[in-house]
Amino acid sequence: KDDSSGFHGNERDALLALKATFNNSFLDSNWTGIMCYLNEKTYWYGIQCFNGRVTGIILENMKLTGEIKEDALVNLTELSNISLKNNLISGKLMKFANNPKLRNIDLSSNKFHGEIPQSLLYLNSLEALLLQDNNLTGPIPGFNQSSLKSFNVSRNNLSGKIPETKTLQSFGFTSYAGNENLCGPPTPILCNAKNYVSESNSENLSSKSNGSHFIEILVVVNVVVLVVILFLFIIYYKKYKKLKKEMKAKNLWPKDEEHDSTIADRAIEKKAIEKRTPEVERGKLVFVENNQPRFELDDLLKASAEGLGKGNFGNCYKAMLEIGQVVVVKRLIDLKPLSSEEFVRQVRAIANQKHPNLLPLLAYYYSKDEKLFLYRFAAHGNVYNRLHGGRGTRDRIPFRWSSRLAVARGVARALEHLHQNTRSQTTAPHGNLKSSNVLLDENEETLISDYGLTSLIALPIAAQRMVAYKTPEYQSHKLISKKSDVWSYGCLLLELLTGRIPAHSAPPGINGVDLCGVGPPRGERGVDGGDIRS
Ligand SMILES: Nc1ncnc2c1ncn2[C@@H]1O[C@H](COP(=O)(O)OP(=O)(O)OP(=O)(O)O)[C@@H](O)[C@H]1O
Repeated sequence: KDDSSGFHGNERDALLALKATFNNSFLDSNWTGIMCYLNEKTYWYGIQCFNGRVTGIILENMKLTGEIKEDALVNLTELSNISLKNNLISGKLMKFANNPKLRNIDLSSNKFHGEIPQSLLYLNSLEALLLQDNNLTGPIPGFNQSSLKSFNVSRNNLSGKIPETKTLQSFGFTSYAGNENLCGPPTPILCNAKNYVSESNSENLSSKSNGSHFIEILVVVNVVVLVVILFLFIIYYKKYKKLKKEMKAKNLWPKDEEHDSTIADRAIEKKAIEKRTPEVERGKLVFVENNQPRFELDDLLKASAEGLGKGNFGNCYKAMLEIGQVVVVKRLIDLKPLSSEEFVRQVRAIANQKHPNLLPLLAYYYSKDEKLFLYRFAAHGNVYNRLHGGRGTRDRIPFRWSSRLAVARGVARALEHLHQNTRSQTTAPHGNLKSSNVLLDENEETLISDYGLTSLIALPIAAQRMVAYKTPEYQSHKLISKKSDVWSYGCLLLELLTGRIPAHSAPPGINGVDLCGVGPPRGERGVDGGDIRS
């Protein structure tokens, strides 16, 4: 079924089998067509591809159910990331013998049962294995991959002695906590006959009895040592009390207030350190817009959310907070590898751009695994939908010339502001100007969004997906400048004037026309048919 021309049928079948398992209406409607073809971007939610091969499955927090098959991943031989965390998936853990490139596995917070498969021991690139909060049983296999940097099997029903490999011993107790029958370091539980025998179930009976004999001796020795330590401690404490009494009598013992003041000093010092530590490092929402209600990440997680759509750089959600505020949350993916300081510097530059026609950034969140932007919600949606939505149906809202002109004026003003406030000649201050990034608020005011992302997005991704990289200058000379935005603005004007969809900024699955002279049309004609250049 594999086709060397770039489409891998058996990988698609594997994903379709997963889709059937999860029986999730969103995936049912989203996972259709070809999941990845050569180097084209995939539109299957949560699927990552490279060279037409599936390299990642990221389906988190989706309430997915169903019993996953053990051989679910055998045909996905290029898989390097899988995260199904925080769902309700059951079944045994999958066999990983055919996935030698796996680097990150996160199956935490599900209902997986059975043993941790030995096939995981042969994944030589494995960096993260997160299996916490499941119903896994049996012993922990002897992981010894030096690549493994993140490991968690806490809150399962695992049993037996934790193998004494360098890798497993390098993780702290929290990686193992909540498994009553695990023993040995780094847990504080000594292995006794009960839990040790349960680990060595597979060994033969005679070695079992020898082993338990040895352990009985070990337990006795440990108990004796503990009793001796306790005895010594009692003696020490009695002597300490006696000395304290004598010194107090001679006025040599420091006053209790001094002791209290050191505690108070430490509390003050801790607060001062907290103040000095930037909020990004403490995993908090950082508000960049004054004059608006503050809330915490927890409030955001509790808010009811509605997907607005999948953009080129992550998904957008509308979140309705309990305090009544509505915000848009954009999850950013495919970012440049920036340090937290660089990220904050770039975000501050974006936030400092203030203009009535720019959608304001309200807040951001930065952590190692998650970067979020919070924006004001624009109630009347985007200009792409106003121009092209519901065409030929009764649902179409007419988009009057006066409104189109107001949009053209608003975008021009916002763009002028961005350009005047950007010194660099080799960047496009907006970078991704297109009708889906022009929004209308509840008063039909024009607000442009997604400006300044060129400074954050990794270049190869930006070059594939951003409008500034579709310009004739970039195609011929790999040049980006303020003029790239001017070209994008010209295309937007043509789109407003003709009602045609430009091919270079058409959303996934829609064929546009070559409205701006960048080359032959990408596919079929525009929604109205015909070639605008003629
Ligand atoms: N603040 C907002 N208010 C209302 N709708 C929004 C807001 N921000 C984004 N949207 C809508 O959410 C959807 C997804 O937006 P997003 O910016 O992620 O993708 P896009 O604009 O389609 O593509 P790109 O990622 O290239 O900008 C779009 O329909 C967009 O118009």
